[in-house]
Amino acid sequence: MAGALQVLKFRRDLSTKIKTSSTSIMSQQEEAKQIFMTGVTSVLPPSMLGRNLVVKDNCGSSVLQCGGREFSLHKNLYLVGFGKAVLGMAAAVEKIVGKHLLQGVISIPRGMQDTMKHAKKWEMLLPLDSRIRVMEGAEHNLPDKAALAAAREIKTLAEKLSEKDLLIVLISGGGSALLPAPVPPLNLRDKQMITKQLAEKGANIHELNTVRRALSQLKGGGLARAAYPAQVVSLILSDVIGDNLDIIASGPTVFCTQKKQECLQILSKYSLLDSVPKVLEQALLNIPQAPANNGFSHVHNFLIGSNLIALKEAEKKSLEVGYHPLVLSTCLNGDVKKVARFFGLLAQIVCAIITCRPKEKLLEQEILVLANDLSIPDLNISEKLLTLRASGTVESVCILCGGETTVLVQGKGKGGRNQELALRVAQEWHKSSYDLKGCEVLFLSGGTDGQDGPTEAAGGFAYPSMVAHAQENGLDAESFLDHSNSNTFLSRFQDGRYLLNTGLTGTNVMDVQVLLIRKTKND
Ligand SMILES: Nc1ncnc2c1ncn2[C@@H]1O[C@H](COP(=O)(O)OP(=O)(O)OP(=O)(O)O)[C@@H](O)[C@H]1O
Ligand SMILES: O=C(O)[C@H](O)CO
Repeated sequence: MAGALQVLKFRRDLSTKIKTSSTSIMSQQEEAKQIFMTGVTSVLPPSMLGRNLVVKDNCGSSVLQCGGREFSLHKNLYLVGFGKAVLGMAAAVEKIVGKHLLQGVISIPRGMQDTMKHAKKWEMLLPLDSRIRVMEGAEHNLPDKAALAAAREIKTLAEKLSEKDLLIVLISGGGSALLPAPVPPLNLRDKQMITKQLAEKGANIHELNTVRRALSQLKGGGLARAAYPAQVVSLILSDVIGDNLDIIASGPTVFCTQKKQECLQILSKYSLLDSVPKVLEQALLNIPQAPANNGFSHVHNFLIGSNLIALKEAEKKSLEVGYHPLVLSTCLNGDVKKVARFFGLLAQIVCAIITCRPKEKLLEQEILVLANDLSIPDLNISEKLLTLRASGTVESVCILCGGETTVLVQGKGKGGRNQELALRVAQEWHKSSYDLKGCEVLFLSGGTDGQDGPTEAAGGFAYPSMVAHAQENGLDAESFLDHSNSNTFLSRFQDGRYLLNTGLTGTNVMDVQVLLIRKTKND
């Protein structure tokens, strides 16, 4: 009888423990999502443009204020734009400048307006009486005839402007494919072929866009030259690591030199010099000579949205919900498996610090080697851990990171780099002998555009016993990962509770990771 009572008590205790732990996972999940969404909201078009663009009307004269400068408005304002987030950016600008805008053309991905209508994102759409013409193209992020037509319209508009005019240029990720203007005698097909070959050989976005810049009439400062002598105010949303303005959408308003040599070096690095179209050499000779830098004094480039801006807002939110924030890096990149190990280790190191366990010397060494291996430039991990250790009283930590990992897709599964990273972090905690005792830990990885790879989800969540819980339900994380099938795993596990669903957001500043570690209350 006593034995039976004991078993009953054990079961009751166990079920209370599981309930408590699942309640704490859910509350951390909610906190992580709030922190992530605060970051995303700060780089949505209405907030970004609201912060950066102001019109002051005073006694019949009006000025546009932007980046600490003023531009006078007198029936002289035009707008062009290209990129995945440009529809919402154009809508926000038109709301701010109103009747001052005379004419505009934007080039955006095919289907974007319908997508925004279905998502009921009315603030991302232009009004029916808008002065901005919308042209859709570049299906699957590849330059096509529709994008070529849009690029021509944009060029024509820019070229007709005089020194009295002011041209606002809206730029966001995806802009390269939406603004093709091949240098003759290259044609669109040649351009498509070169871009595709480079991408397939594994060229990174810096290399890809260096070549694109060299082969385009509008990229690499070409659009700013076309608009000369009009004043150009370029408002840029960064989707690249490092926020280099000459790389984002291949820098159509950014001064750039040395095109030919760099382009040849990259093609040679990927052994493509012999397989690219023969007309390429001729095109390289036809590249317009860049004027001296002061030839760009009519251009004002402003970075108005970036991963860092999102992380800074997320940082404020994490403080508000009771965490000590640590912004680690906006340049997180590299193989998703190594990045997963990095977050796995970090959770344990931080957990040891906040529960006052002895220093995890070996793990700290390993994480330094990993960070070095991943060559993340702005990651000063030793110093950050030292500060955390020195603070002594911290019991809840929120680590924030941003960037873009690389996934080697294998098999025919459905997934994205954020869902894959979340599942791999969970797998790390499961398979290795991690000691997270005394801590509640939750990880989130999400794409700020709201779409992770070719899936409906924005990303995923992970917690330490997730893989064990899934196993109890017959789901083996490892075999899903072997087939790049993270989305299917997360959809099946607990009815998709650990998928991050936001819907399309209308912005894109790469991916964001949130790692929450807090000391368990009753420990
Ligand atoms: N089954 C899969 N599992 C994991 N990752 C995948 C899978 N299929 C595609 N991906 C990844 O998804 C990415 C492409 O998706 P997505 O369009 O969101 O990224 P992107 O090209 O960086 O565009 P954006 O900047 O708009 O996010 C690629 O990095 C690819 O490796
Ligand atoms: O359009 C592009 O070139 C990429 O999205 C990087 O900005």
